[in-house]
Amino acid sequence: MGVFLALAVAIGLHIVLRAWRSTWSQLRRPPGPRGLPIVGNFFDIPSERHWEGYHELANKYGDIVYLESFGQSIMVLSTVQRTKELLEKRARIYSDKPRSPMAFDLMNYGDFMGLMPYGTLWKRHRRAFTKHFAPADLSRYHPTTTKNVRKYLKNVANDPSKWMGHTKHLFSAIILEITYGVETTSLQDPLIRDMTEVIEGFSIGCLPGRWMVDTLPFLKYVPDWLPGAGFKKLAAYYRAVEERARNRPFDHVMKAVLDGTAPHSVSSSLIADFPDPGHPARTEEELIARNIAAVTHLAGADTTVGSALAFFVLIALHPEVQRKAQLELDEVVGFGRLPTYEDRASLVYINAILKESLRYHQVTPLALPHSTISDNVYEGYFIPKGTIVMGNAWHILHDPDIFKDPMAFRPERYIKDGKIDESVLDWSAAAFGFGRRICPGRHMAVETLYVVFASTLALFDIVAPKDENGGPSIKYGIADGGIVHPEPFEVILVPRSKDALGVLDI
Ligand code: HEM
Repeated sequence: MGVFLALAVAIGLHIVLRAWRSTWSQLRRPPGPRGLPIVGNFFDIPSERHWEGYHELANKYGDIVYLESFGQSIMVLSTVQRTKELLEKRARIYSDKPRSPMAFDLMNYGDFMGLMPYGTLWKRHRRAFTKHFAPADLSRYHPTTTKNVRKYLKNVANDPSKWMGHTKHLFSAIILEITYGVETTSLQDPLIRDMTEVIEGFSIGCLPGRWMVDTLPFLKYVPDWLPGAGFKKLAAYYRAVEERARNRPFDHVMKAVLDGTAPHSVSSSLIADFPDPGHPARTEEELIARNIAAVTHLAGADTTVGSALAFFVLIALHPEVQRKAQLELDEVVGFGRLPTYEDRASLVYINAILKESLRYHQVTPLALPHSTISDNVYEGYFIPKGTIVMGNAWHILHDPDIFKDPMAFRPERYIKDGKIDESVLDWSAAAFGFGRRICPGRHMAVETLYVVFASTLALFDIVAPKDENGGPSIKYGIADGGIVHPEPFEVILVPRSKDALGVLDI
């Protein structure tokens, strides 16, 4: 009884204090829906298909929308001008990350760079990551990617009905080989299974507003046996999976480095740079290295899979786009070899497809939330410290004032006079996040997607199954989730000709 009373008093005090804090400043807040007493805009925050809800809020209130839920302020920026002015030009204030008690304290996901507080430790992670994935150095990974893409094409050719499983495996296979030097053969590999669960935990644990403990942080101290404390059990489960996913492959490489049997990889090269055991910096360097390797797999596999799946369904639904792409491939690459990284500059239409796919389907439609490190005033609006700030990527890349008929899949919008029209807004404006926290793996992601799209189209027709009227029996839809994939669909991969598959030596 005493526990419940203490809990009720603590909840009451917490709500009153937050509400008081949020009203102390009389400066106006940006526009947004009027809130209710105490709960504020709790019921206005989209809890499902959040990109649709924030798109509607932007249409109704404009390109800067402000909400407050139990005293937690949230701001949504829906034009490039706003994201540039705040997330880029005021990056010193707008590059922190929300401290979600669920994700940080209970699940231990705070060691993943994308959720890490802005500061010295994050900067050291970012520097270490960039050393391995800077655009100028990516060619060192081309042989690994090319080898895995060839294997993938062979697998699809031998067993086209499993094309989706092969596609999902491909991106993890590339990342795991680059990061740990480990070769995998299927989605059932324990390293992939662990990371799939970590990603599932990410979707469950890291969505702003989903958990009461994020609004009332003291709830993290409630005893596990208390009714309603199931979130603690859930968090403990994902904490254990996260630790395994981070340490198991890295420990394997550490051992192989000591044995002298480790193939070259990002991890082996991070380990080679470690100070000697006993050095005061050793523990931290090791933590950074483990985190860098794990975040590469966490952030790099499922995101690219989502983008690739969107490409398959969109291409199947647009055979005229597919025909044009294949004509270009036949003309530029010819027959008897696969498209290479070097061909990319000449494959204008393929590049336009890549841009249009990344515009059309957002795997992170609101990027990842940032947070303000201090109070600040913008155009007369007061933005409190700790405000969660989201760039509305889906809205920006579907703005009809910028993209005529935004729901049409039309790669031609990116082409002028036979060349890519660099003046048209593309993925770089929003699809990979913003400012100092922008995705540092984006160049790697885009060039990997290029090589997969070009190689698949060179060898296969991607065909939509037909309904009874002869039209496609599938449609493009967006499934709900943290990392957003298209809704389930099926396509048929048909080899363009027996000769075309000759390049795979099968
Ligand atoms: C289509 C593929 C991808 C998409 C759409 C994507 C999107 C994003 C987004 C939206 C963020 C958060 C940015 C922000 O906070 O403003 C992010 C962060 C990050 N991404 Fe990606 N990403 C992709 C692929 C990759 C790949 C392949 C890697 C690794 C090679 C990677 C590594 C990272 C890392 C390390 C961060 C954390 C950055 C930080 O907080 O400083 N991502 N990504």
